[in-house]
Amino acid sequence: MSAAPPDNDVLWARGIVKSHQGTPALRDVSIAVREGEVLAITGARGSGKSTLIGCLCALLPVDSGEVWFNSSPVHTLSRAGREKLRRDRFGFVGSQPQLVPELTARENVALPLLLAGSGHKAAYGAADDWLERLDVTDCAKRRPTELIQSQRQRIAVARALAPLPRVVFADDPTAPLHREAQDQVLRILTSAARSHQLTLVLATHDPELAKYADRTVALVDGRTPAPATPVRRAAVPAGH
Ligand SMILES: Nc1ncnc2c1ncn2[C@@H]1O[C@H](COP(=O)(O)OP(=O)(O)OP(=O)(O)O)[C@@H](O)[C@H]1O
Repeated sequence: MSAAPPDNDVLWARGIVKSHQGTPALRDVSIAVREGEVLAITGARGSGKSTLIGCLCALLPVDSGEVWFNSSPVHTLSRAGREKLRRDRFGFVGSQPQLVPELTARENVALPLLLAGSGHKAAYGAADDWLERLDVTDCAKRRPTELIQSQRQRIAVARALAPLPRVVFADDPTAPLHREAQDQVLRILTSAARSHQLTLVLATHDPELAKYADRTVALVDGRTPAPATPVRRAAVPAGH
């Protein structure tokens, strides 16, 4: 029987193995993410960052190993259970902002709140607040095709943060942006996460961008060879 993870880790995974159609992506990954921290997962292209994020955010089922969120097992959830967890507790920003093209920026940001049952006024009020925090209020009434890439990515960040998820996953969120826009978006993303006590898991292939994180875990070829901080094991009661 496996022991439950420590209470102060919002996410905790042990011995994750995951392949894509027979290609190993994660070979034995253990990782702990503390409540409220900004954790960077770094590694070269193909090292397994997206796969690890996918396993932690309940998008991908693991082949073996354990993933826990808030002391509840994720690895035993059904597909529907994983979808519900993602919808209710997690926010996601990818490297390409996947906005709904028919909706304005404001409507895109309000959408997850409306889908989660918020009233119209509350959802649009939150959308306006987040557009302002991300400095894109002037984009509110425009559709994604009328915006430049860095504006679209800010809208995607606003949409991920507006429902105040417990954990925000950002998978190379600034990959298509030039350096100045990368710094701006990451500064805003990490400071918004910190000021709202959200946990942020940020994958980046650029070690330079890990400076925005509190802690870094490096992935090499699907493994975490030298974690910056050793994964703490759950205490085993005396006599077991
Ligand atoms: N859907 C898939 N089908 C087959 N192989 C995949 C798939 N997704 C990932 N892989 C393989 O799994 C390994 C890890 O890929 P992954 O995308 O997790 O790495 P990454 O570090 O996020 O890379 P990148 O920085 O390029 O996004 C790579 O060898 C990749 O080719």
